[in-house]
Amino acid sequence: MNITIDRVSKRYKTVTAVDAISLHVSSGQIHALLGPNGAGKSSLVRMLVGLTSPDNGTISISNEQGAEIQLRPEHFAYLPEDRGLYQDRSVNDNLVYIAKLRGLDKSVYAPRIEHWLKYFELTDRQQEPMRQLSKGNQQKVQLISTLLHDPSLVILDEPFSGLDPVNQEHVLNVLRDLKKQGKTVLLSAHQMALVERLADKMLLMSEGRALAQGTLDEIRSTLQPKRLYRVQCDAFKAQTAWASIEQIECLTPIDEHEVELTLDSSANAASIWPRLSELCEIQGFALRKPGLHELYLDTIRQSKPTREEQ
Ligand SMILES: Nc1ncnc2c1ncn2[C@@H]1O[C@H](COP(=O)(O)OP(=O)(O)OP(=O)(O)O)[C@@H](O)[C@H]1O
Repeated sequence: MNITIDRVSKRYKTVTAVDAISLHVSSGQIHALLGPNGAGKSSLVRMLVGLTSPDNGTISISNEQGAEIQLRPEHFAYLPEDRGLYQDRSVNDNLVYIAKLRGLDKSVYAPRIEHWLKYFELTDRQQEPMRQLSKGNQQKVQLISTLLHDPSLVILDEPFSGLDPVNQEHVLNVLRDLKKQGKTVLLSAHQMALVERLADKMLLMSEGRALAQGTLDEIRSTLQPKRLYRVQCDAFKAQTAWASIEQIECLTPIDEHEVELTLDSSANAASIWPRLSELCEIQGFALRKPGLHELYLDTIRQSKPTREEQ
C-alpha cells in the first residue's frame, strides 16, 4: 500500500498543527515522522487514519498496482498515542476481544496471540489484568493487539515509548520483519538512534512544517549542506595559520590532536591536504557525517531558539 499526502494542513482553534505537509510512502518502506512535542506528528497521523479531516490538501492511498483505494479498518493497524486497552481485563481477554472485533476466527487469532506473547516474553503474564503490567509491558500488549489482523499498512504513534532497550530491539525487529513482508510502516518516534537504524525515509517537522525529508543522506544534505571534516594531527598548533587557508570556512579545535573543519564547496581532501601538511603531520582526514540525533538537535535549536538564545 502506498500513501500520498499532498499539501495537507490542519488547524485547531489557535494552532496550525500541520502546515502544508506533503509525503509519499511506498509499500515495503518504513517512514518516520520526527519532531519535538507539539510538532504535529499525531495530528498528521490522525488525519491519515481518518479520525480527523484535513482543512486543506489531500491524502490518498493506493494499492501495489497504483490504483487508488478507500482505506478500510482491515487494511491498516493504528497504534494511537493514547493507548486504549481495558485495564481490569486480562492480557489474553484484551487480545481476544480485539481479535474478535477485527472479525478474526479463533483458528487464526489463537496461534497469533500465542506467537506474539511468546515473542515479547509475556506468555506467563497473559492471565494478569492489564493494570498489573508495567508501562512497557502494556505497550507490548498494545502493539500485539495492533498487529493481530496482519494489516498491510502499519501506523504507529511512538511505538518505542516506555520500552527498555531490549524490548526496543524486539520492536525494531518486528518492524523490520513487517518491511520484509512488503508492508508499509509509518511511525512517529523520538528515539533518533533507533530511527536512524530503521527508517528508509524520514520527515522532520517543527510547528507543523516540514524542515527536511528524505533518506538520512538527503536529510543531511538539506540540514547540513556544508562538508565537515575531522583532521587528526601530531599537534594542533598555529591556529591562525590554519584559519588563513582560504578554503577553510570554519575551524573548531576538538583537542590538541584533532580539529573539525568546515570547507567551502570548492575544497576537497586532495586540495587541502598539502596546505595542512605544511602546518603539521596529518594522521587522519575524514568526512564527518553527523548522526540523526545531532542533526535533529541542531536543526530544532535553530528553528526554535531557546529563551536564552532569543
Ligand atoms: N484536539 C486538539 N485541539 C486543539 N489543539 C490540538 C489538538 N490536538 C493537537 N493540538 C495542538 O496541535 C499541535 C500539534 O500537536 P500534535 O499532538 O499533533 O503534536 P506531536 O508532534 O504529535 O507531539 P508529541 O510528540 O508531544 O506527541 C500542538 O500545538 C497541540 O497542542
